[in-house]
Amino acid sequence: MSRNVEELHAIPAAEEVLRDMPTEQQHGGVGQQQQHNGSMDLTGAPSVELLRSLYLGTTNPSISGRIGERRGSTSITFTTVPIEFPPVTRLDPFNKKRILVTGGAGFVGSHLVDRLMLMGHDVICVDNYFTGSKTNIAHWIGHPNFELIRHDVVDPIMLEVDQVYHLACPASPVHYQSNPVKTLKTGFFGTYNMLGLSKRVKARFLLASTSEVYGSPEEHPQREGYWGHVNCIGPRACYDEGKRVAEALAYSYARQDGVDIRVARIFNTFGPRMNWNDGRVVSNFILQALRGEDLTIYGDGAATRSFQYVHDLVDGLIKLMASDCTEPVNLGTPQEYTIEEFARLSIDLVSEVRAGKETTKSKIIHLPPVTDDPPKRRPDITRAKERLGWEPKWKVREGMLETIVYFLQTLQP
Ligand SMILES: O=C(O)[C@H]1O[C@H](OP(=O)(O)OP(=O)(O)OC[C@H]2O[C@@H](n3ccc(=O)[nH]c3=O)[C@H](O)[C@@H]2O)[C@H](O)[C@@H](O)[C@@H]1O
Repeated sequence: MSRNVEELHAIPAAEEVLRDMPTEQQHGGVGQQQQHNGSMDLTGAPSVELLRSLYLGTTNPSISGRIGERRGSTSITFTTVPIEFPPVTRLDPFNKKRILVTGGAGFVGSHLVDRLMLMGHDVICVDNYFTGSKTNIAHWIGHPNFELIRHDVVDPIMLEVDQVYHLACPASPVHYQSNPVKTLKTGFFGTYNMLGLSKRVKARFLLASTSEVYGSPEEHPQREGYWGHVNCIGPRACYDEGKRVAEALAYSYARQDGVDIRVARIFNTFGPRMNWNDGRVVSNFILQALRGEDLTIYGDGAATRSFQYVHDLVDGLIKLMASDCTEPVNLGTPQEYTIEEFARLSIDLVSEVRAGKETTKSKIIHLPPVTDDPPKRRPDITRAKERLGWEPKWKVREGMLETIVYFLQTLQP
């Protein structure tokens, strides 16, 4: 029988688990620069602790004061009067950009918003809240550099900005398959509208594309030069083909109208602020292990994925936007796990977080395979290394521990 959330109280406080987690000294700062003033360096690369305070709210009294106490209480309180906003870099007017992030209230988008805000830019967050949530960016509401607009990118919008990070689109198979026509409309019309906006105001445009453009790959690992192997009539086609047409649109606008484009092909990414009902393997396995439920592997568990932690991805997106690289760039972690290995790792890490309390009773069970599930996926990141000077810094284990702590906080009343 599954457990309810009250039983999760028997788990060490997040602070205890976080004590052993990486610091900026180990990571050289999330933005890979060394920190000097304890929270941010001169280029705006924030410390891990500062970022952590934005999604593990209880570690920072000023933030937890805004979003309410999450642990040990049955209520959550919000205030429109901030005690204090997180500190942002003071940028001179020549370096301060107006940046639009579509899907900015989503999992990846909200981490990107955090980073751009901390760097001192003006950020406009556009989201229709289909899979995003206002709570992901609640800590910025009211900040003079921040604007939040409820809008669906399928419809046009007029904004004046210098850069556009176009992330808006459901990314989990469960969500994007729940309304495939809408997913295709988002892929085409959403990208078309944001490219039109970029053309009108001469903004640099970055498309969040996906490893799914490679489909069920016949080349392994996947290089950007590989054209892919996609079933255009299968259940995943709405997303895969939606992103492929989005790329085609981006390159057509670049050729025809000179729009300054960047294209990131994002491989499996995980971290805090994933939806608890996301349906992707990381959140499923963590939640199942925390609740003592069996971990559900679709198929025989031999499929492989490479998992990157969200802070690494955000570093890559910001570096790509700042670069002169107009070719598509893979952003992902080359370390590959079978889903079976990843299930065992998830059980071990949840047990580690619960150390001294109770080991999870979860076992691994196999369910029927999913149609068109790619059997293997691993990025070749040579181009990102050479052109952006980027490679992932976070180990899967470190990111998983932090994500487990996040889910504990989210589930606890
Ligand atoms: O996480 C992501 O960023 C990616 O998630 C999905 O791609 P997919 O690799 O299918 O992601 P998952 O749903 O997490 O599945 C990974 C593997 O685990 C398996 N799985 C998933 C969930 C589960 O409970 N059990 C399980 O065995 C899936 O069948 C698949 O083989 C999206 O389609 C991608 O666009 C997105 O980039």
